[in-house]
Amino acid sequence: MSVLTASELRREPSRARWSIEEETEVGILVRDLSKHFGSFRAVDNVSFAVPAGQLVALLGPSGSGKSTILRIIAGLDSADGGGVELTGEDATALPVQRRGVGFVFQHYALFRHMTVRQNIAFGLEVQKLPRPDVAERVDELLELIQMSGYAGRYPSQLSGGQRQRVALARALAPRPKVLLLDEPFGALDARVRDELRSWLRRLHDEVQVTSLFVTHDQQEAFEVADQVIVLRGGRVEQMGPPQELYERPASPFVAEFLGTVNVLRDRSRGGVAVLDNGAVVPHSTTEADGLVSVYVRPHDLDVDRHRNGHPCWPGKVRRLVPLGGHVRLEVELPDGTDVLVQLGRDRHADLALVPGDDVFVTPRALKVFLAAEPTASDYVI
Ligand SMILES: Nc1ncnc2c1ncn2[C@@H]1O[C@H](COP(=O)(O)OP(=O)(O)OP(=O)(O)O)[C@@H](O)[C@H]1O
Repeated sequence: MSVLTASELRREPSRARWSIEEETEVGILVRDLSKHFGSFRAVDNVSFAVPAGQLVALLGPSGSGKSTILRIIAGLDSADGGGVELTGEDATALPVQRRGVGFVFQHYALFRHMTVRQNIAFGLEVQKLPRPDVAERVDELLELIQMSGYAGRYPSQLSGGQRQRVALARALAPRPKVLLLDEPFGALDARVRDELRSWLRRLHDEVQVTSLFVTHDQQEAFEVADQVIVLRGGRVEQMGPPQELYERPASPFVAEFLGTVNVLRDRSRGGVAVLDNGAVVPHSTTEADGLVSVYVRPHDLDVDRHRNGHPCWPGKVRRLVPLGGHVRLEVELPDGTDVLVQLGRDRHADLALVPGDDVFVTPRALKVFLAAEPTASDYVI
């Protein structure tokens, strides 16, 4: 499975579907989708494919176009250009009720005057299924969401997390071709969110319906999804399995959006990232003659009291913050830049550092981007 970079996608949007293997069945295919609100381009030539049976996250900051894309796939909004295929069929012109999509939205409330059972049965009754079949399917779903004892309750008698579980059962009841989830846990508190994430992942493994999950929370996307599509300003910035995006971000935006990262600007020139006692030459930027930025995750840095033979930066410990399983170290480099280092508890105990100590910071892995262009090259020490 290959990961497409933002520039590859911009050059050849049709290649988006090849981010999955060619023989893979496609659950959702979005092709060259565009949407304007007045002169504002909310969705700009977006293409991607969700393999059948996978759970894929659409991840991006507020306003990046996530909900608009989801609404267009659902048929709740129309695109200015491009198309949508659902399980191989062109759905671009189909009305919402004929698309076979189930959706769960953050504020897509349950029917207040209906019990849990009636809410889940709603879509099946619209389809005019025989009563015994409806009852059987509702029981099956109540069991799936582990709420068999709650069938007679009204939404006001449920917690927020339970309501969203019922909303999911209601969406799944008519056996949709695809499931669309728009920040379904957005209104819940952090602990319940956490529980529901792992619950949703387990549930998805069981029902395996092709699902697209909108979130602005990187942690949520990584915990839940098989693949992640990162959006920025209405465009796809990068897509691929979470670990690949994390380890090989295609642009500074992706690197910064996917977790804490130290950015050391202007420390390198002409494609040569210069460390204190060694020069690193990133292979794909050697031709370039310009400024680059070095990106290093806190857990990819180590510190030592002495030079250890590896390329390193000298620095001074400013602060130590114990964070349970690890310690966050703030180290000031000679030019005044602060870097964050994540140290394991044992390593921290060995070093016994205190603020003011002189240290040497060694990157185990780093990423170099040309300052002007999102071209990346890996360098692992
Ligand atoms: N009906 C509308 N009329 C005008 N502008 C709109 C409309 N719907 C969305 N937009 C704009 O389009 C852009 C994308 O909106 P969208 O809701 O898709 O973003 P999002 O990534 O889902 O954001 P959030 O995480 O905040 O929900 C935003 O700038 C938004 O203001």
